[in-house]
Amino acid sequence: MSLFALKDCCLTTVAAGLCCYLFFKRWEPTSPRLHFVFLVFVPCLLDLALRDRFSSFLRAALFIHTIYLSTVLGSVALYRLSSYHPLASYPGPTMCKLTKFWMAWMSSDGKQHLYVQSLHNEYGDIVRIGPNEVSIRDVNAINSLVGTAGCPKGPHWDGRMAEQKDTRALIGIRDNAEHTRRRRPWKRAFDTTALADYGIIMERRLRQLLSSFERRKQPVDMAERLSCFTFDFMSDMAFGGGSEMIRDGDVDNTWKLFDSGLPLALVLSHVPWLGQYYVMLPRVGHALKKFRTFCQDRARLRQKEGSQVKDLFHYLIDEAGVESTPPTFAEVMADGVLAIVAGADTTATVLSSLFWALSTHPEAYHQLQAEVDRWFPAGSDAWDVGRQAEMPYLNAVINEALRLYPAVMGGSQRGVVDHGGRLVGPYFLPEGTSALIHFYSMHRDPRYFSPKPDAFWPERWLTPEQRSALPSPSGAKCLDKYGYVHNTSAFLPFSYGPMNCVGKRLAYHEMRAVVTMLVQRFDFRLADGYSPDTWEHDLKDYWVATRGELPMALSPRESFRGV
Ligand code: HEM
Repeated sequence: MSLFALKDCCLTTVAAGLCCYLFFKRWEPTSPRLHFVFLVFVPCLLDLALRDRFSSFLRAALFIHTIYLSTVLGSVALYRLSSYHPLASYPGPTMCKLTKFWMAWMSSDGKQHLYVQSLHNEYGDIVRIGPNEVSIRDVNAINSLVGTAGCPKGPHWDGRMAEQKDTRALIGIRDNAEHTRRRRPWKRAFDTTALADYGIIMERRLRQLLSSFERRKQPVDMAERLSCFTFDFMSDMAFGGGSEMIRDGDVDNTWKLFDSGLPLALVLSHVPWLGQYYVMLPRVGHALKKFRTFCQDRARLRQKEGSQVKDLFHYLIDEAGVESTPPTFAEVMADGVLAIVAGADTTATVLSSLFWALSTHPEAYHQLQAEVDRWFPAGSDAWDVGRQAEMPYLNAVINEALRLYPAVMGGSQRGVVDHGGRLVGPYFLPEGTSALIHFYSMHRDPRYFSPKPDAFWPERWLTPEQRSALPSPSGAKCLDKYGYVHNTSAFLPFSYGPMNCVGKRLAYHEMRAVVTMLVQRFDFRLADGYSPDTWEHDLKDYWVATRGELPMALSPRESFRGV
């Protein structure tokens, strides 16, 4: 081929590649069909059109495909790294600026929370963690990003929920108006009256959990037991029962199946367009489908048989008929599954971390035990959610566990949709940017919580009066002597604003009840041979945190022996 012909071919292919790049930049198509057209069909057409300039078809294909795809990828890379990119002024690692596959790769070991925290420590309060995404560690940005007039949910849900094509669960709804409509029954389901009704369901499951501990002579895996409890409780709430994990254990491997899908869900949330390909794979989401079928059967049964108590299902399906547009069965199903996924796993993780922290901080454990004994003396019934809400040390322990080990460590992504962009605190974010407040980094930032931001120290949540009233206020004394920082605006384990965790109040009720009743009745410690560092090592951030085993030895306290 002459030099002229080669140049000619090159220019034509580069021009076609540039057109493809501009199309992708402007429209950002996620459809596999369009991907096929622009990344496979067009270069093949070029092969055919220009093949007579090459000695063989194979040479033509190799040459044209290489130039075409290099042009597309090179243009993308150059633009993302250039000073013309709208996020060019925000710092971050080059690989993060280039592609979201980098974050997917860096997060695959479950240590995303530590990686993003290290980026904040290196680059500051705003870091570019993707070509069009930033992570923020600054209280001033919270309100404008996730507050009342904040941004809608971000595109990571498109990947995470790719298989929910027609009806999405509440948490992944990106349209603000639709989100508000779908959240209405949830809000009613967690108001004060409704919460009071759930006491019967919770108490039954909690007593069942306690008696399962009484029967065991060997160390128990506390994380597994708590998961079974939260799962059974949320199944009762969402579908009127159907799960007996406290009694039988996780015989169907539901947790393991679920947790095994989380790393892939994380990749899909980093690269949402991959979701379109993922759903085309055979046997994809098998575990989830199995779980959905279980929920569907339960929901039908619950609907047919009704219930003596007003559970979550009662509100989700609008049994009282208060909604002008009643929810569809598909919506109720999607939200029922969400209730179990969002409500069980999260609470179990925080509770397990809390018991681990108490076991490794004997002083805090003794303070809590002393408080529980004061409020509920030996032999008395500690089932009193009203009084538990007033116990200062109990609430301090729960908040401290939520601060250090939030079940959603990475924050909840939002998408900037305002034409012309928006000011998020002191940062200008252009339209099309995704942003999150990184909870884990904020919760451990010494500007918001100090001294010892990384230490489990419940005393920081008490007022000076409450601290001095502690039976042994040793560690707490230095807080009041040397001063401390405790900025609760930077405490966001349940997120913030109109799309925050709608189950927050239920979660607190549940955590208070479990901790009080367990501490009242049992002495517990880490099982022999279990290294305390294992817990943090096994804690993984796959958007919702997953946990390892927590072997603990429990023995009934003196006053409860034989009760
Ligand atoms: C310690 C326990 C829990 C933690 C740390 C937690 C945390 C969170 C977080 C961070 C979000 C994301 C909010 C956002 O996008 O801004 C969320 C959403 C949600 N949580 Fe929880 N959660 C917990 C327990 C529960 C419980 C018990 C339920 C009861 C069913 C629940 C139901 C939900 C629902 C339905 C959403 C979606 C809210 C929406 O998009 O409007 N969560 N949760």
